[in-house]
Amino acid sequence: MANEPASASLHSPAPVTDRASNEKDLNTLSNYEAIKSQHLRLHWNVDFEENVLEGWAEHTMVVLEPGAPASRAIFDTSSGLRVHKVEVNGLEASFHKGVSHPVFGTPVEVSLTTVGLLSKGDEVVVRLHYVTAPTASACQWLPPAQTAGQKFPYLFTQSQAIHARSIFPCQDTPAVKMTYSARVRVPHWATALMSALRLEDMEFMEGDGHRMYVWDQPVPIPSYLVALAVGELDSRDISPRCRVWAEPSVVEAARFEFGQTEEFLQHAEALTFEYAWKRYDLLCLPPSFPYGGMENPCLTFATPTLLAGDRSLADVVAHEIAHSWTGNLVTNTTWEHFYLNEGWTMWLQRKIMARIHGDPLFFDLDAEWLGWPHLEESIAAFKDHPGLTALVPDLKDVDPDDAFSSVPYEKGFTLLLRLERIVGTPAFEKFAKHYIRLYKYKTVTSAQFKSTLLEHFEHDPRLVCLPWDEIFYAPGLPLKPAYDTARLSSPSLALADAWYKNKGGLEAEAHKEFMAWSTLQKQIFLESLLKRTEAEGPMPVPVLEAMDREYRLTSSKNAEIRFRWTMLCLRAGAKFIVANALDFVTSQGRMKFTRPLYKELYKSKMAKAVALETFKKNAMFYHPICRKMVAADLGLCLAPDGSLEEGPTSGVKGGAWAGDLGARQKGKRTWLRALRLPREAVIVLGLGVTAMLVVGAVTVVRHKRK
Ligand SMILES: CC/C=C\C/C=C\C[C@@H](O)/C=C/C=C/C=C\[C@@H](O)CCCC(=O)O
Ligand SMILES: [Zn+2]
Repeated sequence: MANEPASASLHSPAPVTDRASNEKDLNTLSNYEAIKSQHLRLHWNVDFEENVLEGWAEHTMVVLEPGAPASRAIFDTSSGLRVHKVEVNGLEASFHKGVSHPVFGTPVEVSLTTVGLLSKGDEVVVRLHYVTAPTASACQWLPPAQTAGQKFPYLFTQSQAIHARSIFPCQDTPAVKMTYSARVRVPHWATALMSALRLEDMEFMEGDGHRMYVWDQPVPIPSYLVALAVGELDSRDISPRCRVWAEPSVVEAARFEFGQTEEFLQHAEALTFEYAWKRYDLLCLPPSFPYGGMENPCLTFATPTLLAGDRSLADVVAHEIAHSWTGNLVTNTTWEHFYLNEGWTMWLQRKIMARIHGDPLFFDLDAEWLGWPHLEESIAAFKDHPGLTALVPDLKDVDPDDAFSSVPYEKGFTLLLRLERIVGTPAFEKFAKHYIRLYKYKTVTSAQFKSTLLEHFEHDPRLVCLPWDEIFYAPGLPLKPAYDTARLSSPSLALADAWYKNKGGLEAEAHKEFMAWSTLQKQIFLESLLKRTEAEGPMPVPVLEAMDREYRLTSSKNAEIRFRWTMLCLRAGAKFIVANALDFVTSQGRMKFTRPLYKELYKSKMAKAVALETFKKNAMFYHPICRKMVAADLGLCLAPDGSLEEGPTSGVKGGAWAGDLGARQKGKRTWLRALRLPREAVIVLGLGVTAMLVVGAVTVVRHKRK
């Protein structure tokens, strides 16, 4: 389709245009614009006794701005990471901690004055010796009981967006891309994996029963893509460049589930160009991994909730593969442009999956039934923070974890689809290749994306005339694109309608049909019921019970089906689902499922208390990011030591309150904008008013004394 719907503009209020800030990363405290890391060397000892990483990070840096700005190098650190010695060009150098920020951590400032006056282009090597804290927000240290094997502990990291600073001092911004190498010392029983190429010929066993692993990542990447996993692991090759890793008892299931990986890769290459990272391995993590997948280069991290036994949830792998181009080669310059990572990746993922299904309409089907409802939910969930529903949100003082939602994924996708429909599919697919080639190894902002698009299409008036400010900055839902899904979705919708109207009495044939459906068709069936529930009210519990008798949904092993079914039942107040919901939230910690389920349990009269109790009891099962988010969702206060307290989140405890702070800051800025006063003017005004009040009070006191 090459035509643009006439009314396809965003039906939202006037956009914010004072966004000069959005080229600069506001989520880092580093001085990356003055001096920038080009190569990182990591030496780590993985200490499972203390749950810490101990060693050094060495940055080879290049001066961008000569003079005072580059007389020091400022690194991000967080979560109690403790630097104890710094060397600059091999000589011990002075350093100090800067002022801590409640969300962005503690900057560590290293003096570079010992190397004399630095000019633009000069190189300097800064090595920081440090130890992480056991509570480092990127790390989950699992005791043996939380692993499948139950015998050894396990460590994995998750650094997106700004958690890398908890495991190594760095310029923790996607604006800085660097190559990296690492030497990681682990106990003899453990395998270490990293987001890099493993140099097996350089690995060795130490006399004291430790093993040293050596890694190299020759493609420049941002800090958030540095990843580590250590555990008792086994592997299976699935093609010359793809290998699946998991705990030994899980590895066969993972090999089967991810068996199409090579095929996905080849479709992705056909849509873009040759895969740049040499290896594409997959690590299936323990159940507390907080995301579906994480696109760590050379080694995607994946949740075991994808192990449905029938490859039906492997679209997440297509997604992570797509990131090998969009996100990892071409990276958003700051988190405000995150949709350039995720919107493009959704677009590529859906193109790959449509090719796998051999039917282009699967692109529309996935977008309409899995993408769009998710976008609607995210926008509704952010009703008190509409700014976070803009394609390019303002993240000043905002924790990116608090801003995370489907918006960059699905609103970003919708924009790309809109552009594709204007210029036509062949031309847009050609543009995609051009754009990725142009920005590979670099980072990109929305302004660059727009100008590249307009240049490529020779300033086609249909593109030039788009309301770009609105597209980037207006909150809320974009106009829903027209999708061609009737043929593929109608059986699911018809059956859902019959159940919703009820009300039992369905032909046995209809039920047989359901049992034979694909996971996607079942998901559409349940999505449609969820939608009806929202618009027209919940389904009667006896009808849900009847449905469960026919389709055995409560015992479904497919996490996507189980999730939608559990939500449907919770919204109906069905008591029979509570135990199953609690089992779901305590057996895995993927936030996509865990957060909405806890929220729904907490919202319901029947399960509020048990939701709180279950979360408190199981808090340490979750990855720190998930723990922080669920705690905030349930109105609990999470202290830096991991303890939980009831009551509203407060600005003095750290962790969960970051979102509140973000919201407070946002409120303030909106207020300033409404008055159209610069921040400085408000500060002066505030001081003036305070001074007047003080003078007034003193006068009153004096008057009274007289
Ligand atoms: C506008 C938002 C700004 C910044 C957000 C950036 C990162 C947010 C941070 O919370 C990390 C996100 C990591 C996501 C990893 C994988 C997702 O694709 C998983 C999606 C959900 C799932 O399938 O479980
Ligand atoms: Zn993604």
